[in-house]
Amino acid sequence: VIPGWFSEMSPMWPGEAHSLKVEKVLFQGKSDYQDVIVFQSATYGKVLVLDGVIQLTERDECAYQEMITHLPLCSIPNPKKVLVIGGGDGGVLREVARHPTVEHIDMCEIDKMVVDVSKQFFPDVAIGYEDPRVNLVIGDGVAFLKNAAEGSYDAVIVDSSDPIGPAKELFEKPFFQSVARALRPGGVVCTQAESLWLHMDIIEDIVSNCREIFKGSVNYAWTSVPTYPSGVIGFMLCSTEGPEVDFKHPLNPIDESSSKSNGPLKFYNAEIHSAAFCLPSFAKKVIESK
Ligand SMILES: NCCCCCc1nc2ccccc2[nH]1
Repeated sequence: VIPGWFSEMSPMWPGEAHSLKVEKVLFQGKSDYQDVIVFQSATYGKVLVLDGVIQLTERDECAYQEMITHLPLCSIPNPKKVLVIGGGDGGVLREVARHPTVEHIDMCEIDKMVVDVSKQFFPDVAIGYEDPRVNLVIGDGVAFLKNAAEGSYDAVIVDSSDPIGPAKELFEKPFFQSVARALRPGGVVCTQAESLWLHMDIIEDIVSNCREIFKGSVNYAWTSVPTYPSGVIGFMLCSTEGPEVDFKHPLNPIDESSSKSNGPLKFYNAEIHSAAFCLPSFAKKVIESK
């Protein structure tokens, strides 16, 4: 990455590239799993890049972290035990920590370099690691879930990168089956589920697998994140058989007063929670017919 412009090219979005003006490269490394870069951008704060793909920027990470966390946790009455797969930057932990009913948070991140780099360059994101309820395991989420006891968690959040690279298996059927097994009846899972502008084929497969595996409700939600190609990213919200979960109408929407320890909510609110499940017709056709 040379000072000038960083252009994000990936087979995940052929024929297009989102570019950010680079002020200074702050870190370049290669972990056991991927290339890691941190740069200071001109207008989006610091930026974390894994294998050439933007994972977060200081300016808009709130949208993704708040939505991927509060969509599931505000949909069930009393989240106590939460598992985070991926999310090494710590942003999801920061958001989970806002829920007073949560007693324990397990986190399984495969790449220690992502944790260390986030603590060094993104302290307002990595603040999530300071919560005493957090138990961090550096390892493969697939193996972690295989060893998890049945019905261990109220909620699982899969904050993965994309199905190209270390996160590939987190998009496959066996992994979803292991998540369903680890959830209690009526438990919920929320996964990073790509862009409906770019990845309807991937989403179609994910929805089919989820409908087979999760016998509660299965919904797709989406939100705006300006530094993700196509400007949007989505989430699969699924619940296991058991107490009914209505994802579209938050039971206990987290609000401003929830907990200021990790700073104010910048994006999530009850209205945007419900709105996130409203889909354009071309996506409804695919997602609601599966
Ligand atoms: N925690 C990582 C979130 C996802 C980062 C990688 C990424 N960037 C994307 C842009 C559009 C659609 C899916 C995407 N996936």
